[in-house]
Amino acid sequence: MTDTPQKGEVRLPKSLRGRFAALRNVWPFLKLVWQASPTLTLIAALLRLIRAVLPVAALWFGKLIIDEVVRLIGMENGPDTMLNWWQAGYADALLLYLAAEFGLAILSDVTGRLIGLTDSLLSERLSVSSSIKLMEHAATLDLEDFEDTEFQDQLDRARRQTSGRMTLTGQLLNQMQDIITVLTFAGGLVVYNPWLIVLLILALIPAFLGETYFNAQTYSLDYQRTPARRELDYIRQTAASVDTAKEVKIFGLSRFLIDRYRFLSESFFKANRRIAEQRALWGGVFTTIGTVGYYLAYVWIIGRTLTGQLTIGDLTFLSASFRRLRTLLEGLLTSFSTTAAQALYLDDLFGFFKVAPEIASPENPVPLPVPIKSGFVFEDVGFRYPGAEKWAVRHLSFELQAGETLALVGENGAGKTTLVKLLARLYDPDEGRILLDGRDLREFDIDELRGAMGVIFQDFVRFNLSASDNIAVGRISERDNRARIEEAAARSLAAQVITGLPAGYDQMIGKRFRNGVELSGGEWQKVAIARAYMRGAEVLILDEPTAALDARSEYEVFLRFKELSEGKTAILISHRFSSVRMADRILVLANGRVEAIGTHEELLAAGGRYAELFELQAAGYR
Ligand SMILES: Nc1ncnc2c1ncn2[C@@H]1O[C@H](COP(=O)(O)OP(=O)(O)OP(=O)(O)O)[C@@H](O)[C@H]1O
Repeated sequence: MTDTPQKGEVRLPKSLRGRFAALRNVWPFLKLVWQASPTLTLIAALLRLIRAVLPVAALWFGKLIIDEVVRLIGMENGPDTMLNWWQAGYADALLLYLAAEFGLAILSDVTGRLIGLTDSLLSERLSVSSSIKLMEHAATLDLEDFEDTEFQDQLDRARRQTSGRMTLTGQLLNQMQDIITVLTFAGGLVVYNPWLIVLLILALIPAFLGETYFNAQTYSLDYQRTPARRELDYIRQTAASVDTAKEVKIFGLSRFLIDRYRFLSESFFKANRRIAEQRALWGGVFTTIGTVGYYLAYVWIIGRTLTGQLTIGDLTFLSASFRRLRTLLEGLLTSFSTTAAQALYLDDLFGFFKVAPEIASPENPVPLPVPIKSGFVFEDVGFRYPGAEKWAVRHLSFELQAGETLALVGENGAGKTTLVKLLARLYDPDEGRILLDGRDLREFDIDELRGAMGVIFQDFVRFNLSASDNIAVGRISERDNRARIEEAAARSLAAQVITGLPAGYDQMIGKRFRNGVELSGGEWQKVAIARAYMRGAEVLILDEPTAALDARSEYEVFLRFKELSEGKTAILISHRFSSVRMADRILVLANGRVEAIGTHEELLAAGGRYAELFELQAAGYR
């Protein structure tokens, strides 16, 4: 193959071009299986070891039986009834062989069943353990990773591995079993004539290479199509889900979505069909070559039997061995290339595990100051979202004093949420630094730092959980502390909402599950704000989760927030100036920079953007 892709040719990403290089994943995968359940893995391996030698043993006894029968038939003046045969002791050997073959048949059935059982248990264990590993690893990664589309593709592929590739365990173990069986059969053949094996292998190699090639092609296609497949999933979800049904109906979007789905899946189909057709064609050619090899060997065996060099038992043993070997080798080679293909897919899973977070705790973190003494200082902080040209915030310098409530105002896109994310170390600044009591945020333990903060974002998560759990997520370790949950609910005004629900605090909210009750936008916000109180953190941040509250509720929520944040450091973001003016100081952001900072009165007196926006809103109410 040349290095320039031909028209229509699908190329693997560079790192995956070595078709068999992916087999390096087999070992880590087996380790994963072992970790999922050592006992089951051992049992599965042992059972296969036993089962591996059964076929050749059974065939051998078959040969002995036939030779014995032929010998007995050829006896002159032999007994004429079965009973006489038996009594004369002539049938002893025959009976022994029969009993042995019968025993092997039973053993084969039993081990077969047991293997099925252990495999299904093992793959279940593996599916659970790798899903858990995936979630655990995802939890360590940065927000930035999740917002990166390439990462989303990789996560998507990795997620598929945890459920889709688990047949690989059984496949690998089966291959080991088949290899042992092949070796035993081959041993038998070699005894008669080593050339038989060479003939067999030569006939099979083309099929093997063909399979491997097409598997690599299929994977490559799949790989390149991950973004499109995610889009397909997204369209399917958008076209038929509770979250979108409202707008899809009002705007009459279903036809548009369906057409887009059809268009995308059509190109999938065409590409898959091309590979499937080629595979079928070449597969047919290669199988024929295998059949030719088999019949050449068969002719040789028959010839040797006719000339008396082989017995009838040998003939049956050899021809059956040859047939079985061919099927086995064929299966083995195909499954070997399927394994190579599956191992390619595993690259995604292991690749995902290799993604390391950038935002991590230092080796020797400094202890977090409790309580905070001086507060936070932003020193010339600049941050740009990955891939973005524009700085979201830049040359940002200000102080958030311990114990003060600071309001952030600014037009859409001014950088308010970004500032909050930087403070919670969801991102690290690209320029400058953020200090807490004089130490860079990067010097603290990340979990400790986040543990001291309670942030409610404007796009807070509406968990499809009970009302009480929806509040408890603020401090999940206190989930069973009903008094704390109720107190938080009372403070955020969520209590009135929850007591009105059919099952009160135990009411499932959200429409995803049975008996779920949907809340209004403002009601959801009251529940979400309760999380901040539930958290009881030293630094409280409300990033505009009050937009859907009616004016009276927002006023009341902020009044309580002000009371509650007495002695705590707090940030609140709102577009409503009636709430904003309650803060000790107000920071006006514009284009990612600090435009002004001061009290409500100071800013009004200064007559800048704040005064202008304030006037605009006030005029609207007059
Ligand atoms: N995840 C993201 N990836 C890339 N760019 C982003 C991301 N989030 C925000 N931005 C960009 O960063 C800038 C600041 O956004 P930010 O969300 O901080 O504004 P905001 O002041 O909170 O706005 P709003 O009042 O609308 O909530 C905007 O230009 C926005 O387009």
